[in-house]
Amino acid sequence: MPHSEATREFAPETYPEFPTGFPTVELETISLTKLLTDNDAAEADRVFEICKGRGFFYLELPGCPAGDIIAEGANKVAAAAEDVFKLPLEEKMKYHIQGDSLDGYKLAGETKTDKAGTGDTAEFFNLGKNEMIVPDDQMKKPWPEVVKASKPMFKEYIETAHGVGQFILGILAKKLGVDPAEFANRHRIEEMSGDHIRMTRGPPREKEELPEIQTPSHTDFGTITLLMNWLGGLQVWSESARKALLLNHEPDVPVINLGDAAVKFTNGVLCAGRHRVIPAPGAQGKYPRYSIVYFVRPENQCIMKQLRAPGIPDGPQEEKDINARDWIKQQAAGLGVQFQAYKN
Ligand SMILES: O=C(O)CCC(=O)C(=O)O
Ligand SMILES: [Fe+2]
Repeated sequence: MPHSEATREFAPETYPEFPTGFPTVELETISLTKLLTDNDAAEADRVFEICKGRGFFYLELPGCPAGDIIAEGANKVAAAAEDVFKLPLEEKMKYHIQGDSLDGYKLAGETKTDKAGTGDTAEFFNLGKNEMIVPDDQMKKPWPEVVKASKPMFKEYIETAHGVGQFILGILAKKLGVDPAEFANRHRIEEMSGDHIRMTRGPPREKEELPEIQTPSHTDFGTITLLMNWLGGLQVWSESARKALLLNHEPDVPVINLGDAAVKFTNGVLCAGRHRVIPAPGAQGKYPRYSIVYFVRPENQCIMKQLRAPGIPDGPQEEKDINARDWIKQQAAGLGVQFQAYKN
């Protein structure tokens, strides 16, 4: 059952503004309407340039139906996330992420953030795309009642976020001289893939000094990610500063970033930015931090090879074929060794 308004902890209307006084990384803003509705060539050029560089940008949503669905949908998904995270631990543990599955619950502390073994502080609940978009009788896994009750809403959010991701990949394909169908056919929504909505909750900040690692340094494994959060705390790697810096956070504006699969398909032409999450800085840090992420990933059976195209330099032939499912597992297994590269 939804909780009464008074007890809601996901309450974006009450959050203070992102504080001044912290060094930040400025991201460029791309208009979804210019891309989707106006077919704006200059905006498409900017997307390509950004994706060859930092690989992170803000996506301005208002002005088109897909933008409205993402803006409203992310708020609804976060409200549902609160209902999920408020379930008793014993109930959440019934859905604990197990084996090869990405679906379900991850406890805070399960991921190590440094060599000393310090645990992360974020709880996740992952909602697999292939579970949420199929009729109830085709679902393969058990889900909490609060998830089942909101399934049509999750489905709409998934379809829209996936469509926006596909559209941006189509723009990048054209710029690279790749037939857009080559990208589209590696990310068909109805095919099995590791795509999911990740609902995240991080506790309030304990100390004033940064960081307190909520989610350790990583690049996303998939192709493209759409990320919504309402409080600061996302840090991206700044090459010039040689450390991770906070984004100049803007509420209600999602961040788009590329992942490792986009780098692989383009032999390094496109870039996946490294990032991590800390509790929000300053007065924002008093609030638990929710984020709603949608990961567009290659289909499980997709062979992870670079595409051959005029805009992609030829690398050596891959020694053996590996499909996306195994490749992502391999990327995940390598995560631990990257922490040393991080300073706050
Ligand atoms: O919570 C955030 O703002 C980012 C989360 C993230 O990077 C991830 O889940 O991959
Ligand atoms: Fe990420």
